[in-house]
Order: sequence, then C-alpha cells, then structure tokens
Amino acid sequence: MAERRFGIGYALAPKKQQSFIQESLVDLARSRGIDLVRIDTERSLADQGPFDCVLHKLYGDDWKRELAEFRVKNPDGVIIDAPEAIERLHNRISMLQVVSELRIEHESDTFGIPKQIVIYDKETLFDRQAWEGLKFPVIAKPLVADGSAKSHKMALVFNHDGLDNLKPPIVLQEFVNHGGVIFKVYVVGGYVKCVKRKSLPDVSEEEKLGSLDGLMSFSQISNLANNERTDDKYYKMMQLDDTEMPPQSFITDIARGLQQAMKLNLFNFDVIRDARFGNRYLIIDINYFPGYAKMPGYETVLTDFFCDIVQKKEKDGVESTGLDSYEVLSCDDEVRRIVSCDGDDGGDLNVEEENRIQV
Ligand SMILES: O=P(O)(O)O[C@@H]1[C@@H](OP(=O)(O)O)[C@H](OP(=O)(O)O)[C@H](O)[C@H](OP(=O)(O)O)[C@H]1OP(=O)(O)O
Ligand SMILES: Nc1ncnc2c1ncn2[C@@H]1O[C@H](COP(=O)(O)OP(=O)(O)O)[C@@H](O)[C@H]1O
Ligand SMILES: [Mg+2]
Ligand SMILES: [Mg+2]
Repeated sequence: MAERRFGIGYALAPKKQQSFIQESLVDLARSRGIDLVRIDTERSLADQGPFDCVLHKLYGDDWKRELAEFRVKNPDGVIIDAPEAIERLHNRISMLQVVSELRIEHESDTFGIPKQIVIYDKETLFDRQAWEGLKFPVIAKPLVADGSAKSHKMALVFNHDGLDNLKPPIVLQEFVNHGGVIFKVYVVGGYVKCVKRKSLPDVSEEEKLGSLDGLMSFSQISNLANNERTDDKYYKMMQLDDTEMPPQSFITDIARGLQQAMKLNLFNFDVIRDARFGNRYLIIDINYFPGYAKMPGYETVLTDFFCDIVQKKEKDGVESTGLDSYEVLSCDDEVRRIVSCDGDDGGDLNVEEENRIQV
C-alpha cells in the first residue's frame, strides 16, 4: 500500500516565509511524509489543498474569514492556531494578563510582570495620578503588537521631559535592570527551548538622574546580530557565556501554563531576571509564531510537531489533536516532550526623536 502523505498549507508574510520555509525544513518534512505547500493568499483558501493542516501568521479580518470558511468546508482539517487565540497577543496588555493568572509554585524562584499602565491619550500621560506607583525609568511600548515595524519601536524614558515625545496609545512599563541579558523561551507544541540573547544594558543611578533628553528610542534590540546564530558562537560574541540560565523546570512550568491558558502551540516569550533579587523573573513579551529558524535544530523540532499532529488526527480524528476545539496539543502521551534550556530580541514608536542605543 502506498505511504499515506500529509499536506500542510502555510500562509506567511514574505519575510517570514523566507526565514521559516527553508529547504532543510521542507526536505526533512518531506522525508517523513509531510508536504509543506504555500497557500496562495490571492485565492480562496477553501479552494486550495486539500490540506490536512493549515499553518499561518497573517493579520486581518479577510484572513479570519478565509480560515472560517476552511473550517466549515474541511471539518477534518486542523488549523494551527485558532485566530481568536492568537489575537490576544496583538495587544501588549491582554498579552501579559494571562501571566498574572498563572499559579505555579517553585521552591526558590518567583515570576510576574513588570509594573505597567496603559495610556490612551496625551492628557492621561501628564496626569500624575495615573502614574501612581510607577517609577522612572519606564519603557514606552506601542499598545498594539501587530508585527509592523511601528509596533516594535520603543523608548526608554528617564523623566517627565521624555513624555512629551510619546504618542499614545502606549503601555508604560517599569524598566527593570536585568544584567543586559534576556531569556527567550520558544514553545512548539510540547517542546520548550530557552536561549539567551543580548538585551538593553542596565541603567545606573547616575544615568537615571542625568539623562539630558529624558528619552532614548530603540527597536528589536535582541535581533541586532543578524549573523548566523549557533548559540555557542553567539554567546561568545555577545559575551553571554557567563550568564546563568533560569531553572529549566521552572521555565517549563511557566511555558506549559501559558500554553494551556492561551491555547496556543506556536509562540515564544521574553523573560528577564530582576537584578535586585536574582530569583525573580519577569515576563515582558509574548510573540506568536516567532523566528523559529534561530532555534538550534528547528527543522527536527517543527517536523516532529507536524508529524505528531497529523498522526494524532489520522488515528483518533481531528478532535484528538485538540486543535479543532482550539485546545493545545496535549503535552503527554504521544506528544514528545523534550525540554531543554541552554541558553533575543527589541516603526514610528510614537516618538519624535531618535537616539539609537548601541549594545
Ligand atoms: O523574524 P524574526 O526571526 O526576527 O522573528 C521575530 C521575533 O523574533 P524572535 O524569534 O523572538 O527573536 C519577534 O520577537 P520579539 O517581538 O522581537 O521579541 C516577533 O515575534 C516577530 O514577529 P512580529 O513582528 O511581532 O509579528 C518575529 O518576526 P516575523 O518573522 O514573524 O516577522
Ligand atoms: N520592563 C523592561 N525592563 C527592561 N528591559 C525591557 C523591558 N521591556 C522590554 N525591555 C527590553 O526591550 C526589548 C523589547 O521589548 P519587548 O517588549 O520584548 O518588545 P518587542 O515585541 O519589540 O520584542 C526587550 O527585548 C528588552 O531588551
Ligand atoms: Mg520581545
Ligand atoms: Mg514582541
């Protein structure tokens, strides 16, 4: 009998397609019975395929309608992940709300999110009452995280003078010294991988007091190194070797908790370690379908994940994948759970002035 093959359609923006759909991934998936096929977004999704599975990172109502139509016409098809679940990550407030809802006990380490407020208009920006409890320096982040260059443009604000340049809606989040290193935790179904990346340097007491401009803008700090990123080489070059990794089991528990709460299979989150405590971790960002190609061995991890989904669907029906009802793929049983922790990131932020921070 001929080997059963599976078709996975992908709908990605050109830049994402280029970084993610590499020959090495396509070849490995093909050798294991999975054909990765580009979805033509100029045509109706439901008229293409057939696809056992749809993988996507696109924004907007038109695309949501395409997915809805696909669901109706392909009750056996699996959508990774549900657009309704992904949308939570398009707003920097709802994104982190889920962290506050997690209940995870760990012997010595704690986690949370930095103090933050959302500002919708200039009036509130200058209203000292709205600021109660929040201390300078703060990072101003665009409220919307929609993948645009603008949504990554941030500013470190040292004092009230810096506020003049900000354009709401923004989130103001306390800047927390963390030794200039950020931990990026990549999640793919049941797989969790934590890596170290360069971050913003700590701010000294003198800098806090002495900044002339009151503000410094920056964008995608941890992505500044665009050379090959095998971790050993990157860690040496960026002088990250000495930074201790967070406890693996702790990070895995947080990853699992987030995954279950958000009902997402493909995401990463950025974690910093509060330099004042050393055992306090803060989650500052969660991204849907991040740059997996930067993760060592991404081809194997992603292919294993695809195989798990299609095999589960084949064996027990689409409900068993959990993805039909927008649940996440279960982390036990058939889903291989590899956890490793070996140790990134960053247009018009809403600032009129530009001083690029060099790290
Ligand atoms: O392109 P890459 O590889 O830098 O991936 C970006 C991610 O970098 P990371 O994997 O966390 O280092 C990046 O993560 P950060 O927000 O920089 O932490 C985002 O996920 C970005 O997607 P979007 O612009 O928010 O939609 C991701 O961009 P897209 O590839 O989705 O456009
Ligand atoms: N509260 C914070 N304290 C210290 N550094 C931060 C904080 N928030 C963000 N950063 C730094 O700014 C970078 C970009 O912020 P992030 O929220 O991850 O936005 P993006 O979605 O563009 O990656 C982070 O990678 C980190 O280096
Ligand atoms: Mg980030
Ligand atoms: Mg982000």
